Amino acid sequence: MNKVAVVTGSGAGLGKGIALQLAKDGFKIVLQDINEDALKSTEEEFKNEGYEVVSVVGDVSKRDKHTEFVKTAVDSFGQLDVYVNNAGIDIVAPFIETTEEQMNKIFAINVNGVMFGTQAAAKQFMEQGSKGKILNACSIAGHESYEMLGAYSATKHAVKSLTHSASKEFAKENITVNAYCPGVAKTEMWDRIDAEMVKYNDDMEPGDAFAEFSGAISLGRYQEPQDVANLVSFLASDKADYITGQAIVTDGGLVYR
Ligand SMILES: NC(=O)C1=CN([C@@H]2O[C@H](COP(=O)(O)OP(=O)(O)OC[C@H]3O[C@@H](n4cnc5c(N)ncnc54)[C@H](O)[C@@H]3O)[C@@H](O)[C@H]2O)C=CC1
Ligand SMILES: CC(=O)C(C)=O
Repeated sequence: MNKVAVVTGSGAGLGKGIALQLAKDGFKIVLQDINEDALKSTEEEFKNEGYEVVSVVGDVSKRDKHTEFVKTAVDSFGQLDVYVNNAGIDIVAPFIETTEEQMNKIFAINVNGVMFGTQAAAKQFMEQGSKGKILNACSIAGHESYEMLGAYSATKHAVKSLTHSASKEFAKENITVNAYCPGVAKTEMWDRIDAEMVKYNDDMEPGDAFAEFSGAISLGRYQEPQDVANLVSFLASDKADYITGQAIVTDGGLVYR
């Protein structure tokens, strides 16, 4: 296979797991992250495993950066086939205390980042005259809205909406746009969410918030990056050619939609 995928926020966490699975599937990979140290160390790991990979540092909230990420793919590997808008951040705060700065930051990264990544990828697919796949990180919080995660949940609902609109506009170009919606995965994001939730609740010990959320999962275990990567691998493959505009939940049975 001679296909190329960009995965944003792939220095660590779910993005790293997704990039690794796509590399195993045969994709040439552009790793992307704002954290240069994590990015470089992940790039090294991938190269040591023999995967064809390059990396590019940058902030997904900046529109021009996505043009650069796409250009990196084309300059390094000749084309773009899949663009995964994975990077995202969390903010844990009571609704009444959530600040203007927090709102602007989380929307800039989680929503604007997806908008700009989708624009840059779609432009490239149209220039190539090829089909293309755009995959966006949504969440169970894009289907259900959580206490203490009001801003975050709103961003993920927005990602679902952008996925719907983009899929309708780009269908005639044979570009599909879908979202993957993870549940409760033990990445650094959940370490932060747990620590913050515990801070706001005197009755909670570290680990309690994660235990409460993951304890409600029907399949009886929290999510591994590989669980998410398996869904993204399918959505990135030709087998998903007839699927577009969907926000598919992978959560072990937690939010039933
Ligand atoms: N961990 C979970 O349980 C869930 C995660 N998600 C979503 O999946 C995606 C990945 O989540 P995790 O891997 O858990 O998060 P994480 O915080 O563990 O890793 C996120 C990665 O994105 C990078 N990043 C952050 N801001 C960036 C920016 N402005 N530009 C470029 N890179 C940036 C970070 O440096 C980090 O390497 C996010 O969009 C998140 O909202 C959705 C549902 C559940
Ligand atoms: C982190 C996340 O997406 C949650 C709590 O659903």
